[in-house]
Amino acid sequence: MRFALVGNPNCGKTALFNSLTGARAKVANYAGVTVEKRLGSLAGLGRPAELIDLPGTYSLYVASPDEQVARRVILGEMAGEAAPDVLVAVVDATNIKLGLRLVLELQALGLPMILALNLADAARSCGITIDTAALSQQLGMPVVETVAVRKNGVADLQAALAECAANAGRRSGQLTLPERAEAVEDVYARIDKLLASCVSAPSHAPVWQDKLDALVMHPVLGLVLLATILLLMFQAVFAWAAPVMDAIEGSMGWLGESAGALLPAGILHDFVVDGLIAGVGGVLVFLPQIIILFAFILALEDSGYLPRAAFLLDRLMRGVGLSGRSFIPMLSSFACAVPGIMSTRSIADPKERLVTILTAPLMTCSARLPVYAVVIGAFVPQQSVWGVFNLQGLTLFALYIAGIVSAALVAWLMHRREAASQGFPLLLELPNYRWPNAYHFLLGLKERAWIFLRRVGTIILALSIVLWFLATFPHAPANATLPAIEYSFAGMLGKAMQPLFDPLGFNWQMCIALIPAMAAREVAVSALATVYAVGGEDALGGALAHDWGLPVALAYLAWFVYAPQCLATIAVVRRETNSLRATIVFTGYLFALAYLGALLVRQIGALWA
Ligand SMILES: Nc1nc2c(ncn2[C@@H]2O[C@H](COP(=O)(O)OP(=O)(O)OP(=O)(O)O)[C@@H](O)[C@H]2O)c(=O)[nH]1
Ligand SMILES: [Mg+2]
Repeated sequence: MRFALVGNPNCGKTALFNSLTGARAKVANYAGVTVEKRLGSLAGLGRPAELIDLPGTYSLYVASPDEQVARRVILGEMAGEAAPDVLVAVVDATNIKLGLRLVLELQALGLPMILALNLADAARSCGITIDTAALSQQLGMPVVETVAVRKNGVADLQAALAECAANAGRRSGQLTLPERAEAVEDVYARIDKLLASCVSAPSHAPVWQDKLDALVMHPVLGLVLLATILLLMFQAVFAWAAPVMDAIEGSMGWLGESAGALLPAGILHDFVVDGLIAGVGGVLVFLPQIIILFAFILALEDSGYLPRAAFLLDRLMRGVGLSGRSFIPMLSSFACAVPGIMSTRSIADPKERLVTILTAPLMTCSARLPVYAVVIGAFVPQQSVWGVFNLQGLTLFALYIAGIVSAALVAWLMHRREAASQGFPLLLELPNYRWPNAYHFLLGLKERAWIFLRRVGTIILALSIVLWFLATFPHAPANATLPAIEYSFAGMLGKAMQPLFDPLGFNWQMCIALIPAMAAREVAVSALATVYAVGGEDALGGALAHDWGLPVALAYLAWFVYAPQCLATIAVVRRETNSLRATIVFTGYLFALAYLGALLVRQIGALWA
């Protein structure tokens, strides 16, 4: 049997899905988190059953790509898939009126339905009371209250599903969406009547939320607040992480030494100490910074602040041909461009969506953080500015800003070329403010830490091994005068690339590091550690400071701000745009920008110095 969760955006479908199936799909407090359908299996119903989580939708008569996914699954239009057997309509109990409109549309399809009034805890604390028995009777379907994020909060729903599984039959084939039978006003009149008899609610939302909104969305103070939050975030990344990073680095050093002492001198010794431990440890040490970054992102995601920031930036973004709708994809790209690009599916306007896809990867993803951190650590003194900021945090902030400003400029240029239609005003539902749920917050952090560790254990480990081999073989001849690496494959490769990068001031060591960074940017750090034959972040910093000079270091940073150094992103651009031309334009313009940006920085820096 197939059950499908259907409802408005942000009503807690995915939270319900997670607690019913034990999955860990992404949940956050803004509309448009889920953009693809997801399947899970439902246990304890007495027969095999499957639950489908869908993107949120306001209506079946709709346009944006993620809403179309929902509609096509509900109607059974997906290839090889029948319509679901039962619809579980999810309604935000603090906003029943909006939710019921979709429920009535769904009801016209004639499938068996269950209504879950989710966020029942939030409704209660707003003083909303709902007569579920009366509502159930008037709608002619089971109605249960749920609190998706609380233990046992879905027990009633589970029972209703089991009862439905015992009675409802399996169906096959497609459904057809009936013509819209009523005018919207008539639908709302019907809903108002329904609500009058079943729901009592205080006439006003809590006042403190309005007061907070007046500050958060104030055209000037709101921007100041946003800038402060971001600055604080980057400060924290540097300031708070340092002690833990030192501890990790210390233990990696200890590990290297103990392993080194155990193994006899020779090729195996070098492989384990310089290849494995130094390569992996060089990236692992950034775990605390990544966790702090995500702590901020997760807390913001769950607070309800993000859509307000989107609203605040809408005017500014319109200036460059985007809108507040692009804000969430852009913001997700700070973690990783891949989910960021996927979340553009909630943008209905195809031109705006394309421009967002092509510019979102300019947002600084977390894989760039280690590269930035090493170079900043080597070249920027740890000095306080005006007593509050530290210069390293400010530099990191500036790099993030460079990405954002560049994205704005590029979007503006593309917009002029493509003449994006400016038809739709931004309609965005502002969710209630909510304290991040501690359990989910910690779970989310654990998840992110795990993703990073898995990356370290797989792709980064593999690249480190390959790199070590390239840097070790062939051995230097007996009468060698230069360091051994200069005779290796890696040395040859770096020297072959170097003429191309000479105008940017990159030496052959820097060129080598660019290659594995195509698969995972972080590996640039361990690659540099390998070619400079040093272990540990501090030692690497020392080597770079000795060898590069400030203009070249800044040029290298500029390269990493722009270069599309990530095959996964290029692949997802190809998939989401479904256009080879767009993918080539994407890759080409970013490499061009990277080259020009680094060239400019280097040349200006050289004049200065
Ligand atoms: N207090 C409370 N919060 C909830 C409940 N259900 C969900 N939430 C929170 O509501 C927000 C939205 O939850 P999601 O599960 O992402 O909502 P969704 O319907 O899947 O949203 P989209 O995928 O964007 O359509 C998150 O911040 C959840 O933590 C609930 O019953 N009580
Ligand atoms: Mg969801």
